[in-house]
Amino acid sequence: MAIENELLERAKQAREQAYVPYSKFPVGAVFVGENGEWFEGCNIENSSYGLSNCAERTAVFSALRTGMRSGKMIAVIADTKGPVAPCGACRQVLSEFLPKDARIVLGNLQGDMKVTTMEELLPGAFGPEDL
Ligand SMILES: O=c1ccn([C@H]2C[C@H](O)[C@@H](CO)O2)c(=O)[nH]1
Repeated sequence: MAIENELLERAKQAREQAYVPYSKFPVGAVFVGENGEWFEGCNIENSSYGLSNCAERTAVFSALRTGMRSGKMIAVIADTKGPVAPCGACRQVLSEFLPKDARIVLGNLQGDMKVTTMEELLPGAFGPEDL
């Protein structure tokens, strides 16, 4: 199975752990660290809605907390009509830790898949080099 499909399958499993009592919209993600290690994430909501954390950021932060400082790719899955679209906040956070040509694998439960790049996801991103 291609790595894209394997990542989406793992992201689907991570999605099962989502804490989403408010939106009831579970999302799963897998961030692939620079050494190839996989880090899972799901969305985690809060009764103070704005404090909710998306699946993508949970996955990235899980990697960062182990000392990982960059990645190769990420896969995200949700029950959307087409491949899920990461939110703006996650695009910004991802751009800090993924190279511009990193593959971004977006899927849904019906098996639709879109493979794009970090640069396509957030063209002209503000980054560390701007500081
Ligand atoms: O790419 C996305 C889009 C949305 N969400 C979460 C945020 C919130 O918990 C719920 C509804 O927006 O889905 C993610 O985790 N990732």
